[in-house]
Amino acid sequence: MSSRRLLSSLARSGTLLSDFHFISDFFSVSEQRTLLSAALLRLDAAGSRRFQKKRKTFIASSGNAVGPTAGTFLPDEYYEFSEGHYDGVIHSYREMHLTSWPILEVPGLSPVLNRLHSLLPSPNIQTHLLHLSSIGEISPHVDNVSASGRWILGVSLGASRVLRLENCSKPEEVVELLLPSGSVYIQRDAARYEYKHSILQETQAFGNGKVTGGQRISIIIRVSLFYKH
Ligand SMILES: O=C(O)CCC(=O)C(=O)O
Ligand SMILES: [Fe+2]
Repeated sequence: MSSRRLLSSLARSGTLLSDFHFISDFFSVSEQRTLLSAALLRLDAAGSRRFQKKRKTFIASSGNAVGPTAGTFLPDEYYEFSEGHYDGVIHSYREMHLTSWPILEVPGLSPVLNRLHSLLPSPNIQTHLLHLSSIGEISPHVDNVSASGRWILGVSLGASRVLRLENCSKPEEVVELLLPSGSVYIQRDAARYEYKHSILQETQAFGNGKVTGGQRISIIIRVSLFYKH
């Protein structure tokens, strides 16, 4: 515990440990709303008809002030979150592999994506959307080394959550970092292969306070395995 390093929510942008880069405020509030709209639109379309109907009724009754168009989440019960398997890494979530962004449906999305893509260390990427429920969490893991290459970029949208990095061979070496909406992290090389990462549940203590819970969507971009750079 003594060598535990806790970084406050005010952690500056920059390199926190070798090969881990963090920008706490990369996207403006309006850019966050645009990305959240696009992500919700895609995730909602991939969900079941029954829940699509349920959401439609709720959104209509709220005067369209919530949901994808407004760039806000609906309450948890309007999403079909999967519990995950007992030994699985992710709990209470929905996710999808994204093959294309809804450029035509979401006004102003293109320039926001251009800014996002300007951060990518190399081309040849695969994009995932991951929506955690208010009680969703991700247990410590190293991303499958036979499924993607040497860097992983994560954009956080919605509720702030704590990212925990733990050195695989020195478990006492831990870094915890609050990921606010609009922040971006990149883990590459040592940070990608030699540290387990996890996203804690909403009520975990952070510093002297508690992190407010809530739903979070992350846009996870990985480089393809066969892109050598
Ligand atoms: O949501 C995040 O920031 C991390 C997601 C993650 O670790 C994964 O999908 O493998
Ligand atoms: Fe991961």
